[in-house]
Amino acid sequence: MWVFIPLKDFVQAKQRLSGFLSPSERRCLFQAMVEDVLDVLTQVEGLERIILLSDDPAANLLAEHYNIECWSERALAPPGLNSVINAAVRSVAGQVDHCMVAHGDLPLASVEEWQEVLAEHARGHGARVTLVTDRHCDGSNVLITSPPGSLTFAYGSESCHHHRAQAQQKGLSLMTLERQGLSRDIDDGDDLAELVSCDWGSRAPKTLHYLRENGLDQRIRALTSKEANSAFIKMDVVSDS
Ligand SMILES: Nc1nc2c(ncn2[C@@H]2O[C@H](COP(=O)(O)OP(=O)(O)OP(=O)(O)O)[C@@H](O)[C@H]2O)c(=O)[nH]1
Ligand SMILES: O=C(O)[C@H](O)COP(=O)(O)O
Repeated sequence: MWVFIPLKDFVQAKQRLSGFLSPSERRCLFQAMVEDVLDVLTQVEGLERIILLSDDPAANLLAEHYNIECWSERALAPPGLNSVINAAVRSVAGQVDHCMVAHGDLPLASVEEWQEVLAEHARGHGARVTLVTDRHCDGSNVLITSPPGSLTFAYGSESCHHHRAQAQQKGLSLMTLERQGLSRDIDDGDDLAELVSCDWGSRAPKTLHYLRENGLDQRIRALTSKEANSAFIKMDVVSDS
């Protein structure tokens, strides 16, 4: 199994969190989330190669640190998430039997969850797709395809629905899963509020450390509280001071 993790320019990441975090805070949060994901994924058994797809120098440094690969997206395809993933996956078709695409904003996923998802996929036969949805059943947080290239990746609004429909249309066996951490990508204020308010045990240590050390958990709680919402005091954009 080869794993691809697309990472957009870290400064551009997580725009939907602009009402809660400044640009530099969003960048640091994204870095911490990706590190949590890589700390966990590098412990998962059965992953032959982990490949970041990015042109951000920060991704190259992470690849060096974790002893994994980073492929330049510029060298692969025209800009855009789907373009770069489809090009990367097509480029390995024929060399590898299974590949997984995962995202960098899944710091709450545990080793056990990744391992369970791989085991579920391994139990299947023939051409197949395993999809871990987000908690709203809209997004495609993790997609495993066997063989690679059997599915055209179509991330974006309601991608879960699009990927499922495509798998059915192409006659691929499809398994859709939901898991506590893997289904909780950190996209918006509600996700942030839940991240800082619940007890996640040992999950997402770097992400939670970053938010707490900098008092951002308190800001997030204040901005996402019922009172803040009802008083319409949520900011549109938080700037760096
Ligand atoms: N390499 C690469 N990765 C991308 C690109 N666009 C998005 N990604 C990554 O794909 C995943 C999903 O991206 P999005 O939901 O579009 O963006 P996001 O940064 O998570 O959130 P928003 O900025 O709020 O939309 C994230 O891990 C991104 O870093 C791209 O053009 N190139
Ligand atoms: O199609 C999707 O699932 C999304 O584009 C993935 O990214 P997000 O979870 O960061 O929105």
